[in-house]
Amino acid sequence: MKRDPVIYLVDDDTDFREATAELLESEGFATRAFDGGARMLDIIDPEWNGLVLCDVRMQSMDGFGVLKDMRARAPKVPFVMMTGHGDVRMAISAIRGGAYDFLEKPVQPDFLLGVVRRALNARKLAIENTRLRRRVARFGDLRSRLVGTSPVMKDCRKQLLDLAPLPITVLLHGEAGTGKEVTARAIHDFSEVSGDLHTINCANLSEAELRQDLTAASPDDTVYFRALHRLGTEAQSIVAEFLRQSTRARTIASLTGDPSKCHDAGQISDELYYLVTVAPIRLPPLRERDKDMFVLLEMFLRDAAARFKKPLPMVTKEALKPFRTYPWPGNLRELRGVAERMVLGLPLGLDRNTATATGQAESYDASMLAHERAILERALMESGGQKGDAAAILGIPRKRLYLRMKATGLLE
Ligand SMILES: Nc1ncnc2c1ncn2[C@@H]1O[C@H](COP(=O)(O)OP(=O)(O)OP(=O)(O)O)[C@@H](O)[C@H]1O
Repeated sequence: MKRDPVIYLVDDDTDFREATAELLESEGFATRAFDGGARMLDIIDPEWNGLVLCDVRMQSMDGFGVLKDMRARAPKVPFVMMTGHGDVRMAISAIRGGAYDFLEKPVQPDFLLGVVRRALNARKLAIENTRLRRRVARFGDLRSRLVGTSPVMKDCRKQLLDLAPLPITVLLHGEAGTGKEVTARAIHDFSEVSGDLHTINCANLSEAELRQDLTAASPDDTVYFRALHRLGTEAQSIVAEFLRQSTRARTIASLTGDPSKCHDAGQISDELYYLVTVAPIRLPPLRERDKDMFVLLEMFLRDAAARFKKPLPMVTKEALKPFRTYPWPGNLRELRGVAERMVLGLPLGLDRNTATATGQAESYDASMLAHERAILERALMESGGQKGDAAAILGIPRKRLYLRMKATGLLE
């Protein structure tokens, strides 16, 4: 099998070129020879792990010209100059021009091989270093996007980094509000595909709408099927067909809940189930994330305070007690909402949600009040806590807003 070259040898002296290439090949260095610099410069790749050995005096572009061009195209690739007419001044200007080394012809084979080995090793180390630095930088970035130091979150980030470079379909599953969407975006960004994240919201999407959405995605996009289980049977077979024929670098799907339960309950067809469960990542519910909850709370509080231009509220240990026992059915999304209410000075509503979260039936009146309260809260959030503006959003007099806030428990 032909190996990829690790040395480009540029010299217009045929005898020297052939003899040197033979020596390098016999020592195991795959070599590609060029009789001038232009063709080599055309194909040089800045990420290449090899080196260039180049003569100074050549008919066409001389070695210094090639070196200058190389610095612009592939500045990190080691460049070793050779000449039969060497002098100290020439050697100094080669090194100043960015050459790795300067050799005088005739070069002793052992000396040449020593320089080649050192330059290739230096190149290998530099590439490994860059990769490592990139990885560390990305990992830091990932930690600020998928916040949390609990073992489950660390595991999530690790799975994400392992899967991101692979050309497969990743399935994100977990309860509502656990971060499937932010994770999909992170996978897309870390997989370095050139297109955008094209989200197809599958909830109640008709077949025609689905086809339209699929056609709208460009071939370089990552297609993200959000809430795949909410597609009808026919539409699911369209997605299955799409996945079977796809040559995309990356596809992502999400399901709310457990994939095998969705499958058993008939929410997802056999065919689609087996296509999308190759590389699953489970987003853990908030209650499994230990102390992450408080780190996230602080982050959401700071974010809400900045958005609503309000001071950061004082949070006592006592106030946080119910946070530990509350089941958080809406997970991080719900925690974000609670943080917003804390900033706006509204009641947190943790007791109110416990009943529904634990599955106990609510009375008609209680449900209606909860519904009304949610509407009032949304308007208050939109208005940044300004009651006059909230009343205007709802199209009711300010007085009525106060009365309804009292009736629904939003005001003492
Ligand atoms: N690990 C995390 N770190 C910081 N913020 C997060 C994290 N996970 C989720 N969030 C935030 O929580 C909220 C809900 O996340 P997201 O919309 O990604 O959830 P989801 O699982 O896709 O929801 P759904 O089930 O409705 O599709 C968003 O505001 C998101 O920015």
